[in-house]
Amino acid sequence: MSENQNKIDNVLSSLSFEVDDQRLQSLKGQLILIKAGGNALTDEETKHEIVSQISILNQLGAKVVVVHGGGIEIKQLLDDVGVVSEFVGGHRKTDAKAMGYVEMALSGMVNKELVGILNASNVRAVGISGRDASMVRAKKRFHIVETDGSEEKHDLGFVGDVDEIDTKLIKTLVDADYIPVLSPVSSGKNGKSYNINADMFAGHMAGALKAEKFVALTNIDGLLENIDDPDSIISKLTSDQARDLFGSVIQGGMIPKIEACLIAIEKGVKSSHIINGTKTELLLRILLTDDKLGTEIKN
Ligand SMILES: Nc1ncnc2c1ncn2[C@@H]1O[C@H](COP(=O)(O)OP(=O)(O)O)[C@@H](O)[C@H]1O
Ligand SMILES: CC(=O)N[C@@H](CCC(=O)OP(=O)(O)O)C(=O)O
Repeated sequence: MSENQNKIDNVLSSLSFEVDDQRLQSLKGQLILIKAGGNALTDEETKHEIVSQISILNQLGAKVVVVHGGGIEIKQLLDDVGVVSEFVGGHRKTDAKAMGYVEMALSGMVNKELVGILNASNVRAVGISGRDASMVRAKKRFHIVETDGSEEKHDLGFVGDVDEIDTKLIKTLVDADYIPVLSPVSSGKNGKSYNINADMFAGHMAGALKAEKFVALTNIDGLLENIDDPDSIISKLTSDQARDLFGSVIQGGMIPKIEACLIAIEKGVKSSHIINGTKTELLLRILLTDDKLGTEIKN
């Protein structure tokens, strides 16, 4: 038996669940885009658990790209320096001063900490943001309010949407077995930084890379039919079924998350998943078993 096969067998025997062999075989070479949100990234234990699963995926031959958020860390930093920020339509209104701190928190603190932990766990992670190599071009996002057939445009400062993606740098890194760890801060045509919601950035990136799967890790078990009932999880739905739930079931932080899942699928990703990143081995289980865990959006 080869040394590599030995290593894989050791990894598999360390897992607490039975791996589906077919899924294991097809994982090799598959590109999986994982988005880790503020909530799933703040607890130290959870952070290390997620990193350990990413390291296992890497050893099993998957090509992993990580996009991180950091809403909680941004809030902490803004509070520390006394800058007030508000959310409008799910996006943080970001003036020039706040943008400096957003970039510091995302592309500095969160990105480098995650890269540090990953590199301490046997993988080779490279931390970059949408700004590097003009990877993601941002365009200014406005908050649009429709009233009686007319549209009002609200200025959100340096909040951006993904305009264009150049995947060359990511593909180069992935092909050389590096794990790219991406902060969603991106440059506009004017060269300035824009604050892009991490879910939306991740959904677009998964689509541009034609990832096999887009997995958003959060701190809730998935999309709930009734937010007050943890057992009301919607385990599987199509894009059309998901679209029908905006404005009723889908609220708050779930809005950009589901939008991101839909964008990814529209651009060719086979399935999008929302799972609870705080639960042990869940990321591996959705990739290596047929268990119905979290919410899967697939057409
Ligand atoms: N139908 C729903 N099912 C589950 N969560 C929902 C739903 N509607 C709104 N939410 C909210 O969305 C949150 C997840 O989004 P968010 O806090 O932005 O996640 P993250 O910071 O991990 O990216 C949940 O914690 C919950 O409060
Ligand atoms: C425009 C906008 O709202 N950007 C987000 C970027 C970080 C993010 O999305 O982090 P989570 O994934 O942890 O929520 C923000 O400023 O909070």
